[in-house]
Amino acid sequence: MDFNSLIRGALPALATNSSHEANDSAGNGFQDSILETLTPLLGFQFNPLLRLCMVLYNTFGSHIGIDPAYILTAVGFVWAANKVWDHLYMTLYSMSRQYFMANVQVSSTDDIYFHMMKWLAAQPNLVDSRSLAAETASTGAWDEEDENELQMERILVDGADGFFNFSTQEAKAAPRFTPALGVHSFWFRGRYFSLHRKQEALFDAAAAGHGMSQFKDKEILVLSCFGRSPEPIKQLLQHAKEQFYTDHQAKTTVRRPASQAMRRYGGRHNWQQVANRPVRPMGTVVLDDEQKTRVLSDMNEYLHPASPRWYANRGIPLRRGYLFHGPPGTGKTSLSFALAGVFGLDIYVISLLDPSLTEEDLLALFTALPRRCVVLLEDIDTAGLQRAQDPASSGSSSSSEDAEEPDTSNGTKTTKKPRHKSKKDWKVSDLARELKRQGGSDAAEKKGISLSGLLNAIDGVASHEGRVLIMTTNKPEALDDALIRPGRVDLQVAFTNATQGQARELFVRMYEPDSSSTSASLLRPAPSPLPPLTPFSDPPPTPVSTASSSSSAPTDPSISGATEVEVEVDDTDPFPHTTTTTTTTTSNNKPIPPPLNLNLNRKEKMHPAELAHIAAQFAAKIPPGLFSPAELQGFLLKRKKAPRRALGEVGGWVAAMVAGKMKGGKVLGVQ
Ligand SMILES: Nc1ncnc2c1ncn2[C@@H]1O[C@H](COP(=O)(O)OP(=O)(O)OP(=O)(O)O)[C@@H](O)[C@H]1O
Repeated sequence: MDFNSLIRGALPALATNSSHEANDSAGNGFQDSILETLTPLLGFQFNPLLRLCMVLYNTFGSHIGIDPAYILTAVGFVWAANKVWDHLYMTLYSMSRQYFMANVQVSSTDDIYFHMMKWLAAQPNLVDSRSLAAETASTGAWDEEDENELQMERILVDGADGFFNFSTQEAKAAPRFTPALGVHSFWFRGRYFSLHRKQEALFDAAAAGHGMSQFKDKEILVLSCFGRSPEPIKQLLQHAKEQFYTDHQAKTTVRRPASQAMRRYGGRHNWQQVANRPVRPMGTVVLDDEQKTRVLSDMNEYLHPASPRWYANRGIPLRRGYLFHGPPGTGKTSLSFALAGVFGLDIYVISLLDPSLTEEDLLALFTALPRRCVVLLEDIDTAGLQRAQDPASSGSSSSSEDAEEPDTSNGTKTTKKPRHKSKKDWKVSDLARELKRQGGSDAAEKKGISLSGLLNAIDGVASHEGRVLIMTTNKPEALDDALIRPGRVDLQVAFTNATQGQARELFVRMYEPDSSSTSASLLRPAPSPLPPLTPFSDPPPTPVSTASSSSSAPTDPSISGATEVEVEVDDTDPFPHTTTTTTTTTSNNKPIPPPLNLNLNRKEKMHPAELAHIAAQFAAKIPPGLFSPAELQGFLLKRKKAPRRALGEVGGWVAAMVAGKMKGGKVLGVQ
């Protein structure tokens, strides 16, 4: 269809007919001429439709007394004026932005983008704008929740207090709204800002090799303000960043190596945040005071702002390594987190067992660390780090395998002389063994990290300086000497199973008043137990009292004068060792399950002095050095609000656990 001929044909007809069309009672001449013009263009099948339009056109025109052509012309004019205004506005906007405004671009590949988006999402005037993008807001385990609302969701069981039910939580979580793609404006500190959010497709050549899409979307925020100085925008970005990290000092951010696909982009893409948890107060880690003070002051000295110069002047690499060793569940990881909390550092956790991790990756990960941070290599003994093997020696080991093949023909185990088999002598079992051996060595190669690879990453010439490295292990004797030589490990901290003093301290910590019930105190950073910093001074002469480890004191100074503790009182039996369940049966002998114990016990206040007394009694029943703090914590957690019950049941628990440990069984007979 030729649009020009349509215009040329239809408009003259409209013009000639419109003047007398209102008087044309039949209107046939006008309609016919329109139809004659349009039918060849549109086709005969549209004739009935055209006739209908003509009738409506005439009826509408005669009804309002205005020629509809004028209305159409007016609508067209408004539309064109709008288009011209849009164009003019964009031209003026881009000209004013270019000549009269300062601009700052923020790319979505940078952290500032996330700071800015979080700030924008909290601006009421922007969130009330008409053009928004909705996003699912993710919540972490430590984000605040409305406790009252959760209480409403409790399911009643047998008409009594019930279980929490979170099935509707996801549905109730409000989405997050941010300004949509396009141009927006807002005011900040009395100044007008313009925000242009736009999207660009980036060609990613490296992605092609990994079978991924070659294009990826990248967003750009262009922030503008009037004036030739970008200073107000810098202040805005700084403000957004500060807002983003408002509660950061009360949180410890945990990062792990990003996925292999992300690591390709290098730099900060090597690491991904996996958690942002409240700081672990140092007082919650039950450890010998002297050890705690030693590691705290050592790390404090190392992290002193004057340290880099001091180390550089003496040609010493700016690195500090710690080895935390001891049985499982004795607080090695806990202390690492508490230390990160005290110094406000992020934790970077690397698992050397990650099969996707190569030595080059490890090097890149260490290179991408921030200036100050804690790197945690957990259970380093299980990583199977080996010195690179001499191929000759590995070959000899396989021949020695042959050599040690027992000769059982005469019933005695003698060692045969080494014998080289020709290929003809090979049996199926030999082949299987050989394949297994090759498979095993392949697997070892794939696992990727050798001891030299790790040493190179942690203190090779290209490795990062400034970090604190903490390695934890259950078996220090299994570690290679090279890994723990001074310079790589500067301080060793031994962890042991709980002493009676530590058992008492754990007990008190479990039942002391919950100061963290208010979120403010939960988020308060742990006070550093160190005295004011003196650079490169000797360690403080007197150990700082972070927690008392003495078991003889009948009362705990940390809780004297504290508010009373709310504890549960089991009315039926003050010290029940086992839970007796009476089984009721129905008429058809089907057992009716016993009613659930949903913490319906009566609550009462306990004086701190009494709690301290019970704690001392509890500790006296714990054999020193037999149970890890984690085991004791597990026992107490099951009697979370019932210290008297814990005291009553601990004797039976200790006896059952000792018997279990002697048998070496893994299944607990008592909990
Ligand atoms: N010394 C301690 N003080 C306070 N809590 C402790 C202590 N030791 C262990 N716990 C508790 O036991 C649990 C396990 O502790 P953690 O992970 O720190 O032990 P670990 O020594 O690192 O264990 P593993 O060697 O198995 O990694 C944690 O919940 C922690 O709170």
